Amino acid sequence: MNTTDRFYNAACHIWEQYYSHPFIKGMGDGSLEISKFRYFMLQDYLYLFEYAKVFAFGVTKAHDHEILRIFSKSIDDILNEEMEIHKSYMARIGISERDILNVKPALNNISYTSYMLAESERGGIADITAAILACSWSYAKIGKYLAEDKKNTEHEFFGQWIDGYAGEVFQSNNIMLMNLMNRLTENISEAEYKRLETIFVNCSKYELEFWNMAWEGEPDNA
Ligand SMILES: Cc1ncc(CN)c(N)n1
Repeated sequence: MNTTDRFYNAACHIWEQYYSHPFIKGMGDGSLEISKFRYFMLQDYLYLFEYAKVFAFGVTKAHDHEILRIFSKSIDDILNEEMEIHKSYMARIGISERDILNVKPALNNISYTSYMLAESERGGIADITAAILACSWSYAKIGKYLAEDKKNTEHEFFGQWIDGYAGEVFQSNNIMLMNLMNRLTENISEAEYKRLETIFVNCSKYELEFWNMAWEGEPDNA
């Protein structure tokens, strides 16, 4: 069994909760309150800047040109492709540049990105890829899952989000990262594999917490 199949088996009890999550179901059937989506978009926008820095660790630690290209292309795609989804929604919802500057990252958001960055600083290319993969792969799967029902993608508001993550650019970048993960781990020991699996499972848990945070919104004591 390859590494990504093993990762999936280790995290599927968490991933199954994504599909039935009220926030994700709400985007699918169009019932999600825009105020919840607004909060998610702003937090996710901040998240993406930190996530891009995880790839930047990959750039500095890359030991061959192909890996260097994969990580640097990913940074460009996050900042200039994925963030276009956010910018477009911000324009639609009426979120200004000033609103964005006033947003503080929520504790969950800080914890997740700090964890990814810490593992990336400590580890090598395989650790960095394991830290990135739950993020990339889970959104690719959620986008595809929601896009299975054509009327979800046709929804006049949430359709754009679903299309963005179900679309060719995001899907093919994710496959590139999955292939990289498998290639990097072809000859590793079981102990090394377990270290990477822990990172992947922890990031999968952080993903679930991020959806919970988006659903529950800002706590009263924030
Ligand atoms: C929290 C989170 N996780 C994953 C993704 C997909 N890059 C995202 N935009 N935000």
